[in-house]
Amino acid sequence: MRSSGQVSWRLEDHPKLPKGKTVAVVVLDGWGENKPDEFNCIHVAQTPTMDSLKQGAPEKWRLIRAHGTAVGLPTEDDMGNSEVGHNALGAGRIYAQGAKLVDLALASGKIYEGEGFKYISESFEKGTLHLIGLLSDGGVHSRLDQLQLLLKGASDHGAKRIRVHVLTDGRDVLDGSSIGFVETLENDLAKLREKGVDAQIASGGGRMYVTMDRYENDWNVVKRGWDAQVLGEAPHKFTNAVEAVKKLRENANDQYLPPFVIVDENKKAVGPIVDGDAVVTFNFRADRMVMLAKALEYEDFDKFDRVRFPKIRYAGMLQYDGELKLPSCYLVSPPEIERTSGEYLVHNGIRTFACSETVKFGHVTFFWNGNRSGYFKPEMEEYVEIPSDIGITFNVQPKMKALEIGEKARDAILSGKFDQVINGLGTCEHTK
Ligand SMILES: O=C(O)[C@@H](CO)OP(=O)(O)O
Repeated sequence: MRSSGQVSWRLEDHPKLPKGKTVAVVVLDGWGENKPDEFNCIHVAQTPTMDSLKQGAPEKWRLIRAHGTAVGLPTEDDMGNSEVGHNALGAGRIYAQGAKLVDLALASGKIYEGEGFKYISESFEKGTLHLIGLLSDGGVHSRLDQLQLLLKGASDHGAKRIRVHVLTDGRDVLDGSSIGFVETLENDLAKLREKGVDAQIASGGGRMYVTMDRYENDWNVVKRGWDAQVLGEAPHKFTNAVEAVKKLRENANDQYLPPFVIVDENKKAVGPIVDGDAVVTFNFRADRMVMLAKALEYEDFDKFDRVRFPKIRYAGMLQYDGELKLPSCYLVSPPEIERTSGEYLVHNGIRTFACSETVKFGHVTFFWNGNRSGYFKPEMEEYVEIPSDIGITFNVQPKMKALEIGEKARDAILSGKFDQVINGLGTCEHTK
């Protein structure tokens, strides 16, 4: 709501909802309504609490769309995910999301005219361009077709030596699909080589074990990636990435492949990141790139021993954290999500409590507040993070921290100190 160029933060009273009662917002990641058949695990499961809520007040039961254009994704076929869902719920409005903004920038060629691309292209003459990101067509964190366009565009704009550091998926797409994605990428890189570009895959690993941790749950994950991508060191060495993925899949699924590096005939890593190189993290989604962005960008950094901190030109596909302005260079401007519900509430004296466990914590704070870390007004908000389990995969422990989060929410409601209590539960997502 704006008046004469200025934002008016005033909220009108709700016509029906009584004042003075606490509102509970419970986000069930992975819960949804779909065709009621035997393949629908939510339909098949015993769900007494949800059933009683639905049957207890059918006139108040509403369904909301959490995928496709309803949450700012490019097409109706795009599946929803936590970033876009929490962004849309927290803002109460639909914004064109990262995936779409990158599509537009690539289609129009504007990506190559921006400051971010100009900055990295200064390294093309003497250095290598490294592209690091999730290799799949899942469309949640990144998309293969965007990487393909970027590879072509970068070489057309002068990149002579390119190294790709792949993270295999198997979470937003079928397990085992990584082999096909790596084969596709290898074909693209072979075509670039025919055109005289020295282009190769340099390293890899599974997204959940290498690089793509989030909310600082486990820095070892980022360190494993750093060692392979920057230092060119990993426990597994191969001369060919397809062979690497096939071999490592014998003992792990796509999400958890151990790190590997590609070496030449002299067993030397083909693509460590060194002084003078350019690096682009090509994921558009923020949460699982912020930690690597910190390691690549921050001079002062104590989360793990980087051994070397190369002087590089680094750009994110997008800026991942609007508050930290991280990374400072990026290829595409992120959606400017402003005037989120949290900001309105603090302006109206409404107190919020938000709680989740580490791996979902930023969903109900950072994503909810429009990809901003921190509080709007600390005296009116309390954010509680319950440490997630480390070293155990959630399919083995799907209840995650649901009980602890529930207890905190109960205490917050009973304390009478809050008007809104937001909780994020990841449990349903991991029972899939
Ligand atoms: O784990 C994640 O990163 C995504 C799936 O890629 O899940 P969610 O959107 O629920 O966070």
